[in-house]
Amino acid sequence: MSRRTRLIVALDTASRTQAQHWADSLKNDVDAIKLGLEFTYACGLDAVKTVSKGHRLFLDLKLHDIPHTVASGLAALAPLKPTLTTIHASGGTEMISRSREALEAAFPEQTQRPKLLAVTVLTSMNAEGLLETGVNATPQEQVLRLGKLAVQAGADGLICSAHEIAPLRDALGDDPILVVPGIRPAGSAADDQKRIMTPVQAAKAGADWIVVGRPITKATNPVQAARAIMEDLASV
Ligand SMILES: O=c1ccn([C@@H]2O[C@H](COP(=O)(O)O)[C@@H](O)[C@H]2O)c(=O)[nH]1
Repeated sequence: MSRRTRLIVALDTASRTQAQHWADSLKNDVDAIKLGLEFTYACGLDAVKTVSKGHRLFLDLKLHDIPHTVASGLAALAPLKPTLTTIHASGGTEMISRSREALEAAFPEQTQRPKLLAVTVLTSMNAEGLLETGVNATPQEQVLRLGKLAVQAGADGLICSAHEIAPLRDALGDDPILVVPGIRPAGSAADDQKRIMTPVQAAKAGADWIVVGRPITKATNPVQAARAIMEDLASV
C-alpha cells in the first residue's frame, strides 16, 4: 500500500514564546506539531490550546496509570481536540480499552475523535536498557508483543521506531497508524535516541508519521531544516 509519510515537529521547550515562534514560523512547512511533557508541565493546558491553534496537534503526554485514572485523564484533555494522543502500551489491556471508551464517549462524532496511540518501547531504549528494567527480550520482540496487545485492546496506532515498522506491518497489517520518533537526518547527532533511522528510510519502511524534534528546533534555520525533511519525504 502506498502512503504519504507526514512530518510532526516536536516543540520541546519550557518557553511559551519559543513554542509560539516555532509554531508560527513552521506553519506551512510541517503536517502537525507535537506538544509534550516539557511544554505542558511548564506552560499549562491553556498554552497548549493557544500554541496549537491552526495546527494538527499531537498531544504526547504518554499517560500510564490505573485504567480509571488514565481514562479520566484523557476525557479531561478532550477540549484540546488533539489529532493524536498517547498512552503507554505497558499499562495493559484494561487501561487501553478504557482509554478508547473514554475518547469515544468524549467525541460522539467519531470522525473528530483523537486517534489513540500506544507507546511500545521508547526509541531511547535498546536491549540493554530493556534488560535493566526486567524485560529479557529484544526491542523488536517487545514492540511486537506490546503492539499486538495494544491494537487488540483498541489502540488506533502505535509509537515505535522505524526498525519495527516492517515486522509490525507483517503482524498487524496496514490499518494501525504507525508514528515514528527516533528520526535523524544523515549526519545529525543521535542525542539520547538509540533506535534511529533517517526520514527517507522511515518513509520507505512505511511510517505514517515521523516525529522530529531537535534536528529541526536546534538547527540554525528550523524552517529550512523542516523543508529539507518535507522534500525528502516527497521524494519517496
Ligand atoms: O519512543 C518515543 C516516544 C516519543 N518520543 C518523542 O519524540 C520526540 C523526539 O524528539 P527528538 O528531539 O527528535 O529526539 C520527543 O518529543 C520525544 O518525547 C520519542 O522520542 N520516542
